[in-house]
Parts: sequence; C-alpha cells; structure tokens
Amino acid sequence: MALERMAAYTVGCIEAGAACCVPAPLVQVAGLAVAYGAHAVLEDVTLDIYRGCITALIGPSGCGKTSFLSTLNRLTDLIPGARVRGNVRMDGLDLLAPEVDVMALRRRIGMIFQRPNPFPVSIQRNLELPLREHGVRDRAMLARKIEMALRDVGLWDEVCDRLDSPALALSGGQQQRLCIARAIVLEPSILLMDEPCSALDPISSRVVEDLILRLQGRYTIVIVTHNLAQARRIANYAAFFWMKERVGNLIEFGRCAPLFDAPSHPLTAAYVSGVAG
Ligand SMILES: Nc1ncnc2c1ncn2[C@@H]1O[C@H](COP(=O)(O)OP(=O)(O)OP(=O)(O)O)[C@@H](O)[C@H]1O
Repeated sequence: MALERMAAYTVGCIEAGAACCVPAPLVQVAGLAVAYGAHAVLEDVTLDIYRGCITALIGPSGCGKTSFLSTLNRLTDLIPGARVRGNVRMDGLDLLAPEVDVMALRRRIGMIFQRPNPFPVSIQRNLELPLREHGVRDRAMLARKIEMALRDVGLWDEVCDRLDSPALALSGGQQQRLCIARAIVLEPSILLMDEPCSALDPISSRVVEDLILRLQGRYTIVIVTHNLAQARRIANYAAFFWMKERVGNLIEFGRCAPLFDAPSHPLTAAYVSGVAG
C-alpha cells in the first residue's frame, strides 16, 4: 500500500534545466574558514557549486558540513561569536560582503532543515507569510503562487481541500514537503538542505528524496546527508569533509560516481567503504 502510494506520487510542472551538470559554477568558494569563538571548525575550503546540480556534503559528525551550508546564506551571522573568512561568490557577487542585503540573499538561497519546521499556522499561511514579507500582496497572485508551490512538492492534491488546517497536523513527510514549498515559493536559485530526510520514516524519506531529484536542474541544491546510499542516488557532485587536527577540511570534491567508485584520497576510500568514520 505504502509503495503504491509512492508510485502514485507526482510532482507538478518541474523540468530539469538544460544547464544541469554542465560544469558552470554558480557559487565559487575559496579559502573558506569558519570558527565559533576560538574554536576553528573549518579551514581552507575551496570548491565550486555547479548550476542546476545536486552537490552532496558528506563526512563524519562534527566536521563542519552544516557550518559550510550556513555560510552560504549567512545564517552564521545569527550565531554569536561566529567568524567566517575567505571568499564566497555567487555569479560574481561577494556573499560575505557586509553590505549584502541578507534578507534578499536568503530569498535567493533557501534553507531546509533536518526537522520539518512549519510555522504553527495554517498550511496556506505558511506560504503566504514569506510571500507577503517579500512584497507580494495581490490575492490572486498569492493564491496562484501558493498552488504552484504545493503542486511542485506534490502536496496540492493532498491538502487543497484543507488549506486552512494547521500545518502541524500534517505528517512529518508532508510537513517537510511544505517546508520545501515554503522555500521554493520565493523562487530561489539555490536550496540548501541539512539532512532533510533523516527525521522522516523510510517511506516519507523516499518521497522527499524523489522530490529532491525532481527539483534538480530547476534549482541548484546543496545537501548534507549521512546516508551515503542517498548521496549516491541523487547527487551529481560530492564533497567529502574530514577532521584534521580537530578542524574540518575538505578532503575530496568531484563528480559523485567517481568519488564513490574510485576515490583519489585514501581517507575518502576508507569513509565511503565504511572502514572509517
Ligand atoms: N552555534 C554553534 N556554536 C558553537 N559551536 C558550534 C555551533 N554550531 C556548530 N558548532 C561546532 O562546530 C563543529 C562543526 O559542527 P557542524 O554542525 O558544522 O558539523 P557537521 O559536520 O554538520 O556535524 P553533524 O553531521 O553532526 O551535523 C562542531 O564541533 C560543533 O560543536
């Protein structure tokens, strides 16, 4: 029954972009270092994030994957004592510059967290609030955008007759898809996902994974996952982080399949084969 439900699951009008997996960087990270107070957690991270592709960040707990993700939309600004150095450019724009409009940046770079975190209001209000915050006031436009976002995450048919119901009454998997809808309703360029499936049951996890795969091409996606099989299934590129002398370092970055099948660094080989980590 559950599998039938999965097979019947569809997402709306999503088309993979032609640029997918063409090695054209959207974000270029160079010499990135992050510290919380005196505690250095990442050093000298240099990699490109390719337009329209899915990049998986893998590595053991504590090696700085979430910290890396958080620098991309400046969530690190909200952490007292966080210090970020280095260069992060999106289409040439210096994302770390003090004059960057952080609110506009977060509209372009949305974030999905490990635990679904819908606002404690109705399903509709969850999507309406961010749209209103970003200046959409017209009722017809709001309704159209909300329906499109819910269709895109495959939720419309499940909730169209109860948009006024509390979002927190949805299942965990539905809540996570609502959170993805809340991010994509703002038409971002990049979706950052921090272990988006790890708090879900296996079926919901597979549905969300399937959704992520379908969003590839339309959005550039950077996903932290501890599930190596998932990284392999969905990612075009993978970045492997590891602690060197207690500080997270990028050990290897490249196309996903070669990184898993023929890693060039012995630490990557040990990690992906399950010997280390
Ligand atoms: N807000 C914070 N304040 C202080 N230290 C932090 C903060 N967030 C993370 N850290 C520390 O930074 C280091 C890296 O954490 P981070 O969450 O980035 O790693 P991670 O690889 O994503 O870990 P996990 O896979 O367990 O989520 C850890 O030592 C962590 O304790």
